[in-house]
Amino acid sequence: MLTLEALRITQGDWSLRADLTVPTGSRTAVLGPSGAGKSTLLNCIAGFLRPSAGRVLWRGQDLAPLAPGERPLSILFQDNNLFPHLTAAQNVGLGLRPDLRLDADQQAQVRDALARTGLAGFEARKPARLSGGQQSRVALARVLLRARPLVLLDEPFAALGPALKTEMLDLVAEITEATGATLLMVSHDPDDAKRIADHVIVVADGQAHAPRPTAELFANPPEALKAYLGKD
Ligand SMILES: Nc1ncnc2c1ncn2[C@@H]1O[C@H](COP(=O)(O)OP(=O)(O)OP(=O)(O)O)[C@@H](O)[C@H]1O
Repeated sequence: MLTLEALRITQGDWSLRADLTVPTGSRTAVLGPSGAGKSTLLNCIAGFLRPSAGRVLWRGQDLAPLAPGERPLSILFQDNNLFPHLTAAQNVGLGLRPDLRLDADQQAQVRDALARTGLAGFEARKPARLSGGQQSRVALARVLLRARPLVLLDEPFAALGPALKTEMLDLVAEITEATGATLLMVSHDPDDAKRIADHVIVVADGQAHAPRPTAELFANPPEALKAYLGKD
């Protein structure tokens, strides 16, 4: 369970509050208008940004003392998830050992993760020789291999076409289900939430609201979401 306890994030005269709990194993979408603070919230959970007040707790443990790499999570951004000078296998292998000194067993795990994301045979390719969808798969293979209990996605598929994006979302659902991970996924697209999220956090008006079941939220959207969806 991820708990944001009386959290406050401040950047200049802008600030965001959050006081909520994300259930373990849930797939939660983070929706809200541009500039509302969705990315900032994820960056704070990941440890790239310190809160000005409150705490981020994972299973009751305060994450504040842990550097980003020590936190029990993986994060994917829209860009720059892969190192261009490394092969697909090396990019995935980084999830196990940053110095890439993998033993035979670990190399087999890398191959297995690539195979599970449909990339068997692509181990030696560098990102420039992979399509956008294949690059996303490499990044997801690394998430799969790291098997961290919390996965944070900040619109990693925004640049992909609709069919490919749907395929990636389904792969994310499959991977989080296989590893039992809790997912927090920032998106601009309500359909992404409807496709794979069981809960939605609405970020608007300086606040990240407590997660609500997806179907219930869209059946009866709060004012902030109505404005965002462009409905009456
Ligand atoms: N260094 C900074 N100083 C002051 N304000 C900042 C700084 N960095 C970001 N902000 C503000 O923080 C707010 C939240 O930005 P953030 O990128 O988290 O929003 P978002 O909801 O992810 O937006 P988008 O959907 O457009 O990506 C914005 O209003 C932005 O102007």
